[in-house]
Amino acid sequence: MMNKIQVDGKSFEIFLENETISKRIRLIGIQLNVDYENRCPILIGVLNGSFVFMADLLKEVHIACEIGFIRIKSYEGTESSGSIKEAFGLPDGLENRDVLIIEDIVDTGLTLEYILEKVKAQNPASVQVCSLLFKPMALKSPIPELTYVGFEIPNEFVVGYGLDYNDLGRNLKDIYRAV
Ligand SMILES: O=P(O)(O)OC[C@H]1O[C@H](OP(=O)(O)OP(=O)(O)O)[C@H](O)[C@@H]1O
Ligand code: HPA
Repeated sequence: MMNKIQVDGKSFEIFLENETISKRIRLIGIQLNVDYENRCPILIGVLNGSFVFMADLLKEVHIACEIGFIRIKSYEGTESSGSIKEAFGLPDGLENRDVLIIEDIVDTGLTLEYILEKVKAQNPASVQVCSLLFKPMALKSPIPELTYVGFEIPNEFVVGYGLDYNDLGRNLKDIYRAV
């Protein structure tokens, strides 16, 4: 593991080591196994960023569950465009299902707001959100459904473990922050 790295010419330093992330994910898994026992939830990952977290989290979830993915795109570089540019792939048939949205990061919360509206329109039995990272200082409006959070982090741009900077760095095992 390197302490300082460059991604697409931008400098980052180590922030959360893979082992720290794994330990936290184990605890979230335990929580989900208890909260969703006998409910067969559908876990919906928000692509692209969430795929690494989703894979590691699923290995800690031992109850019966289904999975799906939705593709959302709003960020370019380190800036939120403030609007959703694409969204497709939300599973249908969510009526009366327990839905758990899986995010890598909740930043402004605009992406989630958009997804939650689409999910709720299908009348699910319940909707909760599980995000590895959460920037409380960047959140534009409260998200009551955000029940499971791996780490609350400062309002700084992060990369690695699925998170990108200009589409690069998703393959880093650890999470780095911009310096
Ligand atoms: O709370 P917000 O400010 O809306 O930001 C969070 C969203 O931004 C990122 O996705 P992005 O749109 O960059 O797509 P990606 O997952 O393909 O990188 C991230 O994966 C979240 O989905
Ligand atoms: O800090 C971030 N890093 C990478 N992608 C993101 N999408 C929202 N916030 C971030």
